[in-house]
Amino acid sequence: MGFQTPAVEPSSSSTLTLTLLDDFIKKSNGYAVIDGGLATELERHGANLNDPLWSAKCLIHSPQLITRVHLDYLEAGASIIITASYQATIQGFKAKGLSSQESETLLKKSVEIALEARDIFYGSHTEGSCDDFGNESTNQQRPVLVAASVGSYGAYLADGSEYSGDYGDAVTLSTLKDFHRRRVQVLAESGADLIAFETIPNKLEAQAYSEILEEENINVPAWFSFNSKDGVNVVSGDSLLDCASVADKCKKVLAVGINCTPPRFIHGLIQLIKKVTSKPILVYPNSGETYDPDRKEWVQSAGVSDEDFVSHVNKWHEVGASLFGGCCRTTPNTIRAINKILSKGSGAPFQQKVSY
Ligand code: MET
Ligand SMILES: [Zn+2]
Repeated sequence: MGFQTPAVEPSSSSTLTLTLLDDFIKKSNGYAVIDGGLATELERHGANLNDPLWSAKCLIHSPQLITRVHLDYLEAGASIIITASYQATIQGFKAKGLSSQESETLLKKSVEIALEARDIFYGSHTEGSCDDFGNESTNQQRPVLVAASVGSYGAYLADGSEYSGDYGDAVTLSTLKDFHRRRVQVLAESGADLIAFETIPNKLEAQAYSEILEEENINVPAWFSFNSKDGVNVVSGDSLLDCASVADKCKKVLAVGINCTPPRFIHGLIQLIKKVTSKPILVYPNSGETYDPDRKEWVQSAGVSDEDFVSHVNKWHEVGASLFGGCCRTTPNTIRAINKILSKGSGAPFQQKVSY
C-alpha cells in the first residue's frame, strides 16, 4: 500500500514552513489533537523505565513497543505524535557506553519509529484502497505530523529538576546550548515535521533553545511547551509571560503552550500565554497526579481533586488553545475522549477510523 502525502505538507529540509501548524489547525476545523503520555503508556504495557534514559531505554530494548503505542494513539484520533526522544540524549547514551555515532543513530531511530507508525496507520487507512472484498474505501485521510521530542537538561539529569527548573548557578546559557546543540541538529535532519521542546522548566532553557534554532539555522519548525506547578509561573518560578515571550520572539517557534501540568491550572495558563503571543496555543496536561522523584512514582495530589480533564477541553478551546493532548499518565482513552468532545463542540473532525 502506497504512502500518502498528508493534506498539509510537512516542512522540507531546505525551507522552514512557518505556517505548518496554522494550516494544519485550519484544515482540521480549528483544532488538532496531540497524542497522550508516551513513557507512562510504555510502562502501562510493562516496560521498566526506572533508568536515567526513561522512555529512551525502549529505543534500545523494545522499539516495537514504541511503534505499538504510537499506533494506539493514532487509532485513538491523535494527529500529532511525539517521538520517544524526550530523554534520549547523546550524553545519556554515552554514559551507558555507547559511541557518539550509536547515540545519534538512536536519536534518529526515535523519529524513524514514529514515521513508520504513521506509514502503517496510513497503509491501513488509505484513501481509495480496497477492502478484503474489493470494495473501494472513500474515507478522507487524516493528516498526521511527527514531532521530535526534546526534553530538558533536567530530564537528562533524571533528578527531578525538570519539575524544579533549578539547575544551580554553575549551569549557564552556554552550558545548556552546548548540551542541546548536537541533539537538536540530529533531530532536525531526521525527517520529523517539527521539534517539540517539552516540559521546559525555566526561561534560561527556552532562551538556549531559541538561540540554537536561530544560530544553527534549524529548518524544522518547533513548539515550546512549559510546565507549571502553581498555575502562574513555570516550575522554576520564572514568569510564564517572560517564558512565552521568548517563544513568541523566535520566528522558528510556531506554537507555545503547557504540558505535564495539572489540568486545574490549564485554563488560567492559556489566558496568560494569550497576553504575549498570537501563535497557536497547545495544552497537554498530565493526569493531575504528581511525580515524586524520591519514590519515583506518581502520587495523587493531596486535597485537590483533578476530575477528568476531558470535560474542560471545549472551554480551553474557547479561551484560545487549539492543540490538545495529554501528558504523563494519560492514555489512548484520554485521547479518544478528547477527540470525541472536540468533535461535538465544533463540527466533525477528520474521520477517526475508516470502515474496511
Ligand atoms: C515528563 S513529560 C514527558 C513527555 C513525553 N512526551 C512523554 O509523554 O513521555
Ligand atoms: Zn509528562
